Amino acid sequence: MASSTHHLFSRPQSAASLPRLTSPRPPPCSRSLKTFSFASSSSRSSSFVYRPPDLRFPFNRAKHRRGGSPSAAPFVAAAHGKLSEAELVPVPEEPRELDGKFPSAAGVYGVFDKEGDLQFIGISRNIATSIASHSKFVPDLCHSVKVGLVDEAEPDRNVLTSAWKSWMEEHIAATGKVPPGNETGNNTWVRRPQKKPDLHLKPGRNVQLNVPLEQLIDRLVKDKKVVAFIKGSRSAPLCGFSQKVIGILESHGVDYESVDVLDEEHNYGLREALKNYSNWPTFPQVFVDGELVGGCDIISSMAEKGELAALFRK
Ligand SMILES: N[C@@H](CCC(=O)N[C@@H](CS)C(=O)NCC(=O)O)C(=O)O
Ligand code: FES
Repeated sequence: MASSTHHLFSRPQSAASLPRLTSPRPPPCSRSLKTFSFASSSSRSSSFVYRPPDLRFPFNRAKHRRGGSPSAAPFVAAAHGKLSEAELVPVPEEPRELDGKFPSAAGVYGVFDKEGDLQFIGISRNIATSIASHSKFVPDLCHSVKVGLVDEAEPDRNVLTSAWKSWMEEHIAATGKVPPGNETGNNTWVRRPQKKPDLHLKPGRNVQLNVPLEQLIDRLVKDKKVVAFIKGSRSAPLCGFSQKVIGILESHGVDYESVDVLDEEHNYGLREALKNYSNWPTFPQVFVDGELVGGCDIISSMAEKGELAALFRK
């Protein structure tokens, strides 16, 4: 099967002669989340599906890490396998249909356009987030994707780079070409969208405001459609629960505000004031249209059921 990829135009090259193989430009990515459940994916794959013995999607990654048996599903990725043998999975046009389609796990992926031409090979610690970002920023080129997981929960960067390199070598050996998105100077796939800054309730710790914090919170959650009170900033969450919620909001492409409850400089007193305001003892806390929707567990479960996307559309 592997030899079929070395077709008429194949031009095998040594790694040393390949352009850019030693300086990969990975796509925007975020750290992988601890758990993610996968909705079943309908595959219109036309390629050979490589079925390694122990990596199948959808599966609960935390369960997998603990050695539990993943559930059987049609989407199967090589670990990290060969590019030619990974399943080609269509990218849904609707962002909400991306939920659970791709794994929130680390690995290498290749993005194909409508014509089936490979446009970009990337690596990511959270493939689901990277694909969501590509499909948002370059929807025309992001038609289907092949995924190869690395068989480690928190892989070293070298492990990811070597997975990327092997897919690049395979593609170049088969076609004689570097995927356009990986060519030097092509910033189409690696553009990092500017993250919105976190909101501050107060201008600074030493600034005394006569307005009670509860009133500032009330104003904020009623003025803004979606507000996430988190530990840390949206670009660097300081807790896995907050990180997971941020990942979910990002993957839904919703415009949201974030407020760091640990920022004593600008949000002094918020951590306790918010618990009183919402009558909810933990963080993260996500408000939509002025109402507390929930924390990490509730937001994750709503995302999996597609309820979150419905709420954001209202
Ligand atoms: N089950 C919770 C998990 C969140 C959680 O347990 N948060 C803790 C640890 S980050 C918390 O905020 N504790 C109160 C505090 O730190 O003030 C959820 O669904 O959001
Ligand atoms: S800060 Fe420790 S679990 Fe959130």
